[in-house]
Amino acid sequence: MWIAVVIALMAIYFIVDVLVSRSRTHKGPQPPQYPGALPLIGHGHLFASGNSVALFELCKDICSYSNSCGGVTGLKIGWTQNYLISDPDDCLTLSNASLEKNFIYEFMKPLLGNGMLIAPVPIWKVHRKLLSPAFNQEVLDGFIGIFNSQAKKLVNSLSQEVGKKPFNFWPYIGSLGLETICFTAMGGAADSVNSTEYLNAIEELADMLTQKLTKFWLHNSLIFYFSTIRKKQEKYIKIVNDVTYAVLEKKRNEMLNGTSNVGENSGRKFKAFIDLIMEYSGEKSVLSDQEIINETTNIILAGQDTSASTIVYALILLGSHPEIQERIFEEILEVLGDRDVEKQDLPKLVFLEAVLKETMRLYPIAPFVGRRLTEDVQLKNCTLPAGSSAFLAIHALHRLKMWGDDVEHFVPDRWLDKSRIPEHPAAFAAFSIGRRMCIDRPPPDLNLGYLHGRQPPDRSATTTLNVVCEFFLYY
Ligand code: HEM
Repeated sequence: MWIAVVIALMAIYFIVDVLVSRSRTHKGPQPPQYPGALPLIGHGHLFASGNSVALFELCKDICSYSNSCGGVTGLKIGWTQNYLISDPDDCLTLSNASLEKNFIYEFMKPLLGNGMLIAPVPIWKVHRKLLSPAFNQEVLDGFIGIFNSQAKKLVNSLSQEVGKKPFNFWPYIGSLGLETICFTAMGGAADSVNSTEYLNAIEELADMLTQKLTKFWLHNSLIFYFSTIRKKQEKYIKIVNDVTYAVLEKKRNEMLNGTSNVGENSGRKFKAFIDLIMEYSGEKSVLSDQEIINETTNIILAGQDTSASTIVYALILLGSHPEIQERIFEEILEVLGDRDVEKQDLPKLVFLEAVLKETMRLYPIAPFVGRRLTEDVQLKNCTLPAGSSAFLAIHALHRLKMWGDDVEHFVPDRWLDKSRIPEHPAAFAAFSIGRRMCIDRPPPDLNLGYLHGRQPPDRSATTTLNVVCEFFLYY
């Protein structure tokens, strides 16, 4: 009986597959499919290990295959057609032609709602416009003071751990990231946050996301609904949401009581954010309460996890390259001596910045970003059809031959020598590329512009990289 059902399903699959492929032929040439697809489940079985290391190895192999056959390859997960793009020109084309995020991001919806990171384009456009001004000027006003005191706290805690094995510094750096983001965003609301509980919840949620990604049967909402993962997920989402509520409530009360110190000691980085909170407190109503809560979770998560993970990767690289660590130490001593860091110090910490860029090149926190195609997209050698989904392989862009023979090695000095940096605007994409790149966007020089003749930007207006640089000064 079961055998008959399976045979019938396979027959249906083949018929549908042929029909779907035929319907696509008029859309132009298709890229080669990655080998190993099975009837019905496509490449789903390759991803099913549930193990993030195995998943990453597989993704690297798909990138190599894509590179070997023109920069685009097809992947089937069940019925859905996906593409991996590793060609830099095609990545640029697709990143601007398709702004919708793909099905993978749907998995984060219970946590992030319609926050900017995953929102459908019509909502994203409004929110991005509303929040963008908050990510421009005066980012560092007041920030450095907060950072200095947070970092001292961290150094004190860390010094008690020295010598312990294994030494796990993630909780410390994670909580520094969390507290600093809450302080800068919310002017001091961090003390209402239990960072250990929050970071643990984030780690658990990330793990569950990997499980869901790799076990293709969990992509089905009905199956997922009855899975144990969903119940666990709800528990941890509640913990994260409680942090957001606590932060927002504290800020709202301060604003209503006129005791808010935003603007004086926490800078105006999140000025637009504060406007949102005013709305939350009922004064205006452009966004609903739920939308504000979602955006707050998005910003805390996007700001904390990215910066903290980048620092952890950098620390691991430095531990493996003591000579580079020594040079950073020398540079910090030369620029700062034994005083606290100030805003005007940052442009002088040239080597430190090169180390961070090189860390993000080798280990971008988002090695792949996904898009859903709402219309056909014409690439150099093929046309990807509307309705399919594509992944931009940032990991592969950062390891293109154009980076030189030492592409696989940790060589911060490459960033100090213009002739060693590729000119292609998609060669470095740690903050993604195109119109949906990180809102806390890096300075234009990270797009490699000034290295090739354009003027360097005003560094006081830069954001993410400075934040990361500052975190880093204390290690
Ligand atoms: C080392 C630091 C950071 C890195 C490497 C980074 C990287 C990225 C990347 C790759 C994306 C695109 C994600 C995707 O398409 O799937 C992104 C989006 C985003 N990032 Fe960052 N990010 C960093 C820091 C921050 C910070 C500090 C904030 C806020 C305080 C932030 C807020 C956002 C937001 C809101 C988006 C969504 C933008 C949109 O869809 O329009 N990021 N980031």
